Amino acid sequence: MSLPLTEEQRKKIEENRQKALARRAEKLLAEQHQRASSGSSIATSSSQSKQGLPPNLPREHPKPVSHGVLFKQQNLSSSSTGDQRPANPHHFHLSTPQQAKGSGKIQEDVPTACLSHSPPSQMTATRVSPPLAKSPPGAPTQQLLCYQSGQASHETKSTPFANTAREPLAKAKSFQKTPASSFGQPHRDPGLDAKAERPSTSGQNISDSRCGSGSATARPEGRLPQKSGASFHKAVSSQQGTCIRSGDRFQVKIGYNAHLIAVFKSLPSRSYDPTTKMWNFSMTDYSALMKAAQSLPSVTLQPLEEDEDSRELPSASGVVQACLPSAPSLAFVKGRCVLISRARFEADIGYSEHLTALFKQMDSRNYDAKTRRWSFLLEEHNKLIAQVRCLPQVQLDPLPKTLTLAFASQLEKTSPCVPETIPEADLSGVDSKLVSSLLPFQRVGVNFAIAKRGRLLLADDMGLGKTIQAICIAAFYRKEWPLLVVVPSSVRFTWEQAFLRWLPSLSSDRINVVVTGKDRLTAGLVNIVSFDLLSKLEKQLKTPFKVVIIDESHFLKNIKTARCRAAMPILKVAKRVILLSGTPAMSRPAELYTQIIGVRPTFFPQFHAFGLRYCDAKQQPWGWDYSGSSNLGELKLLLEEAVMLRRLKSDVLAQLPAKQRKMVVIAPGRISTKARAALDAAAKEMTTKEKTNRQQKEALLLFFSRTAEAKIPCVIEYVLDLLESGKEKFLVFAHHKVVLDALTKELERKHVQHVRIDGSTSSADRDDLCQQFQLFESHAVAVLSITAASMGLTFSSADLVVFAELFWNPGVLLQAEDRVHRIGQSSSVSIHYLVAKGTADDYLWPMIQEKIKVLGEAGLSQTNFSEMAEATDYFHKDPKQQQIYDFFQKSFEEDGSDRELLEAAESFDPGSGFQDLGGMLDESTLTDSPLKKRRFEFFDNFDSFTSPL
Ligand SMILES: Nc1ncnc2c1ncn2[C@@H]1O[C@H](COP(=O)(O)OP(=O)(O)OP(=O)(O)O)[C@@H](O)[C@H]1O
Repeated sequence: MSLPLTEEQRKKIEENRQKALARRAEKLLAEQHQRASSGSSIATSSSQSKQGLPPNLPREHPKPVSHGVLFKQQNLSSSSTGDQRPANPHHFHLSTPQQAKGSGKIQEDVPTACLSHSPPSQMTATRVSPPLAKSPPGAPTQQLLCYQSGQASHETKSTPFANTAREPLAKAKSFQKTPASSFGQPHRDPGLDAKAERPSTSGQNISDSRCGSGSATARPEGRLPQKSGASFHKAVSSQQGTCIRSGDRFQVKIGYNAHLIAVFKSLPSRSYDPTTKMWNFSMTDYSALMKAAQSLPSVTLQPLEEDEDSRELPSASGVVQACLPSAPSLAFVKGRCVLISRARFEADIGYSEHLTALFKQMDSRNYDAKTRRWSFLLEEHNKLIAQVRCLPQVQLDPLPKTLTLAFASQLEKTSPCVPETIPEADLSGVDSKLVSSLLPFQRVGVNFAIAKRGRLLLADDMGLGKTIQAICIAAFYRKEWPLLVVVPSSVRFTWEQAFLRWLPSLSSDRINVVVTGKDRLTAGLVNIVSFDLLSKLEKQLKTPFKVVIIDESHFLKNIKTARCRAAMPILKVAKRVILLSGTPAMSRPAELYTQIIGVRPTFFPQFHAFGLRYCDAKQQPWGWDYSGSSNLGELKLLLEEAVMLRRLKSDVLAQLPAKQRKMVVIAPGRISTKARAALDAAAKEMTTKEKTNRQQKEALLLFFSRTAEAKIPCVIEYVLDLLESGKEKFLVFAHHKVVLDALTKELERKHVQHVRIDGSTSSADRDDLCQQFQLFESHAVAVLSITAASMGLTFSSADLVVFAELFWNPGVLLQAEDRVHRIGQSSSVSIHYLVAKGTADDYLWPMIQEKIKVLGEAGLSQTNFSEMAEATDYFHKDPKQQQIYDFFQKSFEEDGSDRELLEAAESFDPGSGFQDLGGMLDESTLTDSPLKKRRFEFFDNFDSFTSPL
């Protein structure tokens, strides 16, 4: 919204307007004198009269640049593929509108400098008005000229400044909210800059500028006193400003001036710093800005201080030198090629006349009028670079080698780019149970992996079945096994179950789950190990693994960690590398580096090169800062071409069930000896004969409660792993107070935003907490009691539900699931049931499945746990266990048992040995990431990675 002008501002503007008009009148008079005396016949008055200047306003004499304006006006409407930059300077003196039209063609004919290059000074010295001899960067000039012509038309209105002053103010204000990024500023090369500062180029232009700019020094004082007076007038009454160098950019220090702001906005490299309230630009825009400032009567800009040449210029007024384009290095343009699609790249570079001429010789050239950049087919890349190298004033960096390797087929191609078709892999050697279960998009994933020779980052969204795809890909290369599977420790056993489920041909004794640092890493055909144990055991490896799966590969994002140092050499020598992650980078592109080189070790051998291109690397006093992001579009193209396959839930929603259930077997190894002993004792109690019903029930309650406390460390570890994996919002249901307490305590300790609703939460608070959770934008966990929060609440902003505990009544579980799976939910919902072996879960899980099956058969439930969850044969059918199972069923089916169990659960006190349950966790194996500080801006930038569901 624009701010209204104050009375004082209006007055000042009007004052300035009057001054400007007076100056124009003086200038016109002076130039009429000059024309009369020199007999000049530049055909301009007709064009001016066409612009409709009112008779009471003096007509402005067309300076050479005005011819450029006319030329621009003729060309602005031309097609986007045509050049919209100033005409060849050869023609500036001749540019009547008609001639200017024709000059476009002449410019087309300019040979590339590579073929017959003449230095700019030679080409322009005789025929070109010197200030124009050095063509300003085209893109800025184009807008600048629009601005200038716009300015002319404003002046024809009765109150032109009232409009122009207000509008730019409003625009400037809105612009401040989204200042253009300074991304992609080419790194200055001192050697090349020095080359650009050779006197042959810069000296020539500067001295020429002085004679031809119409400044006081170029004119006989006696003949044109008015002109001189006008210049002086500008010096004393106009708004004074200064250019200040800032790194490889420069800032402009000046008060508010609507016209100048319009000029600023026309420059492509503009950036506004709201803190200093100053605009800054790249040096490529310097010349254009100085020229534009020169044409503004109300502004005087001092040039850059360190510009020795400018400082030395003699000047009558002391300020007119500001009108002279300086910065000799401007003659040199530097830029780079950037990939914009699988088939095309563009030149991110400032304007150079010779370069433009060269661009125009490329068959596949295309000019984007919006970005003001030229683009070409990749197949012309090498040719273009070779020819640009012959232009002495231009440095256009080619695409990095990694890109040319990744897109080699496009670079060599002569036919138009067609999307790559992925061949159908022959999966006849893989268990048919697995192959026939693959969903269509999963089959595509397997084909993609095999087309990439078994090296990829499978970055499908959460719950899309990366496990089944990874097992299938690995099974395709079964002849190359033993297989190494590196996973977060909380899911080691889930992976074991998945192998058993999907590969019936693999007997369970061939699977080696590494549980302690004393185990062997190579004992099985399939070896499953946690990241942390890998770093302890990796030295055991005598023969490298040829096939490796890394689950949650973003755990390797930090090259300095022990887990990453252990894994990277293994990946380097492996023949097949299957990385899995739903969130390969959570904050910044730098996190992708290790995963990229994990898949493609030859890509970006030095991180610095990657950092410069994609992490907006900046040198700080303390070293390089790689925390930024740049060129994300290109990075995405590179990843998709050679490294990564990513599908979002929204892409494949039609193929997904509304709910995806997963049984997560949590690590029994993490149940402490004390908890294990308590569990065993409770289980034994239940099977002891000669017990009354009541005693048996008490034993069952104790067993159930001991299960809860035993699971706590594993549950917490799982939740923390989810958070580290970037799962932003989810629900954790538990039943026992001790579990809810331990969870909330740990979340508080880790500064994770969360809400808790249990039996003690008032109904008013429940709604508030629910609302809060719905509105949380980032990380948030809802810790909920299975019985107290399974009804009447909506948590549809999450799409993941974790059951830390099981509950004997599947109806309650389904209701709890539906807190997320309800109206407002547009995604497929993932449900994870955490199940611990050797606990009451051994009985509860099959019991729940059986009950659901019965309900399903009776048409009362559409849910079938067995279809979607691993390890349905989980139940151990030994006679003792059968006895406990029967007992469970009997107890839970009796009237009132729910209430009794609920009360028992609520009041269960695990005893002094379990007071600090969070402390039961082994800190060294838990994640230690600063969850509170974690941000997700990378994905915010990386559109397609985060398309809303
Ligand atoms: N084709 C399939 N047939 C049957 N069940 C499937 C299929 N694909 C996936 N599932 C089931 O969907 C659930 C989620 O799969 P999985 O755990 O592999 O997802 P994911 O992509 O690894 O998710 P996350 O990123 O959360 O780990 C599992 O229970 C899995 O067994």
